[in-house]
Amino acid sequence: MIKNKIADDKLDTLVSKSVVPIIDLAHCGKTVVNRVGQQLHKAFTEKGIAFLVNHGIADEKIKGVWDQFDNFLDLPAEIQDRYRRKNGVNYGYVSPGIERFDGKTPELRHTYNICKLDDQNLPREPLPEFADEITNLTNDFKTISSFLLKAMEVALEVPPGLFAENHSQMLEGDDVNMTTLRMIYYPAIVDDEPGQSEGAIRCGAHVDYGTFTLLSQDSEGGLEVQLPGSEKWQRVGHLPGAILINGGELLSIWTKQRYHALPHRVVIPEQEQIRTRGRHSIAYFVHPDNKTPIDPQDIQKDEASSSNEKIYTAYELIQKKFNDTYGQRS
Ligand SMILES: O=C(O)CCC(=O)C(=O)O
Ligand SMILES: [Fe+2]
Repeated sequence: MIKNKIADDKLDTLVSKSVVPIIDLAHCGKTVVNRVGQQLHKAFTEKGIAFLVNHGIADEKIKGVWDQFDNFLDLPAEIQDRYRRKNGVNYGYVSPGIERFDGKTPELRHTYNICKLDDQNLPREPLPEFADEITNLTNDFKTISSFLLKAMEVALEVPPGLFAENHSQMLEGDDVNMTTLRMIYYPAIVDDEPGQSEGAIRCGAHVDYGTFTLLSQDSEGGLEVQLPGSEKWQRVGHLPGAILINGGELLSIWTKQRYHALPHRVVIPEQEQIRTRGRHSIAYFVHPDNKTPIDPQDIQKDEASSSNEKIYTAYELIQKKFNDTYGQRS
């Protein structure tokens, strides 16, 4: 039987309302660095979010990595266990229910973090293509990020190299730089009993800690954001092929809150036909090198500000955040 009324299936999203700025990276070379920088500047100051299009990463490559992660999730638990995230490090596999963003609500997702492209972070056995495909995509994200960091230097009129040099150890390991590629799979929600998944969340409300995040999501939806000046959670929606970029907390501190760190979460979709399918995403979290002093004076001189103000390094700020918010994180 077909359904007559289709209005119920339509969702109001930021994409359907054309609220999210779209930044075209086609032909990105020296000449477009200015334009991209200006667009990114506007997006980070006004919204904290934008879509990147014509970024050069083929859809097949992203889908290939999702498939590799599915293969990993189908491995026997005793093999997955070898790659579980250990205490004190940021890389490795985390199964659903372990992470708790607000200290109590379990996250219904599988995640796999990679901070360095080596055998310790990436299994070679028993999935021979896993490491190669992920390495390839991670390097693409790194290239785009390096370009965006340059564009931000131009837009903010900071000394050339301020961002590039302070992100020079991306993917050299979480002991020197926290940049991370995260594969994510949210399993399908099958309600055995009505209301069983009430209160559960796919990914709790948070802001990312770093400079910015690049996010590729499939079409299943669920991502919601709070735009600057509003407490209202709004669905982002899906722009096929686009990579979403959102501002992180370190960048917001570095720019004295001129750039917005975007609160976001992933909810369990209301519509049964979407909820009962799994959802894939990949996030590339860009961080400065751990030793970088996050000093707003480097970005905008403020004569009135006291030189006695304590400046923390990127590493110290992240530790502070973990201790304040995730003290109970297991
Ligand atoms: O899966 C998503 O779309 C978002 C994930 C996210 O925000 C995160 O892992 O920090
Ligand atoms: Fe996030």
